[in-house]
Amino acid sequence: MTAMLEVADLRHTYGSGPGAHTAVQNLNFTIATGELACIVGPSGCGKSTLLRCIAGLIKPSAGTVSLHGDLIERTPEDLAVVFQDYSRSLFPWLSVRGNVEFPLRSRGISRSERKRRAAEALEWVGLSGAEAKYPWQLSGGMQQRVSIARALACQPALLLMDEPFASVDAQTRFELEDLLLRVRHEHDSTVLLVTHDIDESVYLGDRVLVLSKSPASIVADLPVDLPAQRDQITTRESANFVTLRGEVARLLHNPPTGAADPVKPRPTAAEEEAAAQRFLEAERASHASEASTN
Ligand SMILES: Nc1ncnc2c1ncn2[C@@H]1O[C@H](COP(=O)(O)OP(=O)(O)OP(=O)(O)O)[C@@H](O)[C@H]1O
Repeated sequence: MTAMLEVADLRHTYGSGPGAHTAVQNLNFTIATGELACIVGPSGCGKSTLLRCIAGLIKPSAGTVSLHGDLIERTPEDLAVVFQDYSRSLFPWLSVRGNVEFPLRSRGISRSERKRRAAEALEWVGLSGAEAKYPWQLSGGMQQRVSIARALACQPALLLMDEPFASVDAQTRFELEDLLLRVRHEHDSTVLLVTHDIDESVYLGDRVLVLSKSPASIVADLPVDLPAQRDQITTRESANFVTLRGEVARLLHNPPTGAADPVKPRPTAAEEEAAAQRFLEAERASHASEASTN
């Protein structure tokens, strides 16, 4: 597979002087054409900053991002982004079809072609009957399907997704995860998805990149050794899935310290498993409290 995206020695610092804050540093990775890579990291570690640099929305302080060999300096036309907050990313005064067609307008695409592409993308996400509705007439999950259709209608070489399913209920989240897997297989899409949900990163990814706390750098790049066809129940129950999620949880909770701490005794397998369980429980509790305050 050829590299679609290359991130080299990326660093981004917000502000300057004593108040400066380095959000990401020493980031190096590539994403191959047709790959679905998930980035998982602790809250506030710099995941969105990384995506914004890749999308050309902010200029990194150092390093480069290239899409099929071309340096990204502004948002490339063949890159689309799906954000977490669908309610703010859709225009309430435009119909579902109008929202999906919107980014195509500035690309010189004819009216009939815009209409055709919007109808096709809405069919892919199961919303053919909702073209004339307005976002506020739809459920949260349906609104996020519209956002996904809008991104797909642009026929992006690379689809960036920033916590795309974090604002919907658990059942809808599972449905949207499976929708993404179906669509990416049908269209050989290349996807980079950021999440703070360990299980989601393993369920969706061909690869999971684990980030450290801020300033984020990559602590592990794990291939996901699961069959391409995933299933919400059997995949999550499989031994490989359980092992991988434990590994990601351990890396997040107890990242390798490298040469800086060479004498630290390695915890036993039982201690590591207990630490991973505590981390998963704390993460679930924090999601439950986030959900109850939303
Ligand atoms: N515009 C900004 N100016 C200054 N600091 C910023 C700015 N945006 C983000 N930061 C800081 O950079 C760090 C990384 O933020 P970022 O939003 O990239 O993290 P994140 O991993 O996406 O967070 P979350 O998991 O909460 O979505 C945080 O400490 C944040 O406070």
